[in-house]
Amino acid sequence: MTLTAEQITYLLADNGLLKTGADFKGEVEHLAYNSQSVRPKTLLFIKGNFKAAYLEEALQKGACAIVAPMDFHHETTVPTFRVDDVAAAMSILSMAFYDYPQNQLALIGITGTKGKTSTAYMAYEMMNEATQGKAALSSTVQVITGPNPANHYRAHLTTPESLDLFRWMHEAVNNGMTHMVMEVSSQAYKKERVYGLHFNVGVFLNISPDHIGPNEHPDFADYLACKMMLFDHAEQIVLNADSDHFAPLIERAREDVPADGIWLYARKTDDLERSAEVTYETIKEDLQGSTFRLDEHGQQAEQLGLTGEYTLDMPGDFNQGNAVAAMIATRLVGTDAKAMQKALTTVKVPGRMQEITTKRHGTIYVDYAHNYASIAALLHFVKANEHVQKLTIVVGAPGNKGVSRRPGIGKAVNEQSDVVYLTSDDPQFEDPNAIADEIQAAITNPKVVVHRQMNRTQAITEAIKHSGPADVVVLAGKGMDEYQKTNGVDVPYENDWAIAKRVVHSLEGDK
Ligand SMILES: CC(=O)N[C@H]1[C@@H](OP(=O)(O)OP(=O)(O)OC[C@H]2O[C@@H](n3ccc(=O)[nH]c3=O)[C@H](O)[C@@H]2O)O[C@H](CO)[C@@H](O)[C@@H]1O[C@H](C)C(=O)N[C@@H](C)C(=O)N[C@H](CCC(=O)O)C(=O)O
Ligand SMILES: Nc1ncnc2c1ncn2[C@@H]1O[C@H](COP(=O)(O)OP(=O)(O)OP(=O)(O)O)[C@@H](O)[C@H]1O
Repeated sequence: MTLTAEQITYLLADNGLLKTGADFKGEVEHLAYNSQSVRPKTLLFIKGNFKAAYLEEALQKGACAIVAPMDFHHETTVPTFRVDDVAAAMSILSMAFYDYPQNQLALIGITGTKGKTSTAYMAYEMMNEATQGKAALSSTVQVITGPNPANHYRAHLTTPESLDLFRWMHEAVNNGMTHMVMEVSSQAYKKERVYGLHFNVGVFLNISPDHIGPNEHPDFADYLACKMMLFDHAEQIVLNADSDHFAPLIERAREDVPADGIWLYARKTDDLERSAEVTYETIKEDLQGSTFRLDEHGQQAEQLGLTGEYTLDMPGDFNQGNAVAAMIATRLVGTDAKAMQKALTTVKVPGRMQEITTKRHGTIYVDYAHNYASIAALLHFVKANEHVQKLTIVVGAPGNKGVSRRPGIGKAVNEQSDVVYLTSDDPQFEDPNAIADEIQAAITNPKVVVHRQMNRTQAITEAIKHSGPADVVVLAGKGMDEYQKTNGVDVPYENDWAIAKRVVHSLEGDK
């Protein structure tokens, strides 16, 4: 794969990105945004806090041309294309370099404050089932470009940098994949990681205040505006009519997408004013999963042909809404109800509502919930089960990140739990006890019993040990993480799931 000097100039100019061209004559055989991956004949993108030392390394390793912002003042010594927006340029040139792989894939993009990963895995499983293994996935947990384990990668971002995304898409196409689902974070739009990318279907799950702070969004308006950019870039939209801030969402969706491309879904209620093409209601539910009914309303919706009852082997009432969103989206790219039903009984999402049933210590959930909306939704689901006696949560909050989430975590605990073990998450450079103080400040309900145990393994052990057969223990915030970020180092950690399994085994034995 190559890009010639003429192609680079043309693509940058044609997309209105080029400020000053470069006296470059050859062609590039590699693209990179990190000096460490530069090889001879690499076109280097200079973005973010790019240091002079990185530039030196890149030039030594053979970078032959550069795309840099106007305000990058270091001496570059190789031809340099100057642009206003390097991230956008990287996206445009990467998709061309990898031969526009998105055009070979039926592509679904999923956004939302909560549920992106769960919904993406559901859609991935549904499409895989329907195509006999020809679906690809880009999620916070994993990127999967083919069925071979060698094509499974650990993800570092919810939405990869554009260069990595198009490389992975290209690999998926080469591996014979025909469908792909990806998570699209608000940062992906803010940082132009999906600039110029169009989705066959965009899914908007929900929005509530989150990701506001240094290096993320200055305020909620900016967060909302970035998330709504998905509407500009999707042929059809699946939108949750129960989402907070629905009014601006539907208004914007109608500006961007024709009426017959908008698919609203909602939980069934008696409210006749509310209208959605697809509604769903719980038929039965327990701590392991549920059966729900899906109904279609009106001619447009009936084309889907999805009316019926479905079994979902994943706990959490909120996962029914995620499942319905995945069903509509995958239907729009050709998946059938039978494949969907099969997927809903087999899907497992790493670190999301993973359940352990015990003999004498109740039900345990390992779950990635780490802000008010997700912890409140999870605790509400457990509390709604009349058979549950005591609800214990083991929770902390990361250091030097998402600091504004701490009072919300305390609020959710305060509203719905019986016992909390405040513990360490990823403390980074902060004192985990001081983080726990911030969470505890919001726990004012005297009925909530508060314990502190900063050793997370010990906190999990104690919480399970003190739970009975009708109790529930929620291990929140770390999912399947096998490290605790401490003072800038990933300190190895057994993971919540493995610890819980080991503790249950030591308390109850094998059977
Ligand atoms: C704020 C933000 O988006 N930061 C991202 C950005 O960091 P940065 O530009 O500051 O990178 P840096 O590490 O200072 O390096 C600057 C540049 O020098 C390069 N470099 C660096 C080191 C080196 O030796 N040589 C070299 O060339 C890097 O490749 C980079 O291009 O570029 C990095 C490289 O791709 C990203 O890892 C990093 O994401 C950080 C880790 C992050 O936490 N991002 C969050 C805010 C984020 O994007 N989150 C959303 C999830 C939101 C949700 O859950 O909804 C996501 O999509 O993941
Ligand atoms: N639709 C939903 N509404 C509210 N909470 C949800 C919903 N779906 C999942 N959750 C909760 O949020 C947790 C995280 O879910 P998931 O990882 O699927 O979301 P995400 O949007 O990818 O999250 P993040 O942006 O934090 O990576 C789940 O484990 C569950 O507790």
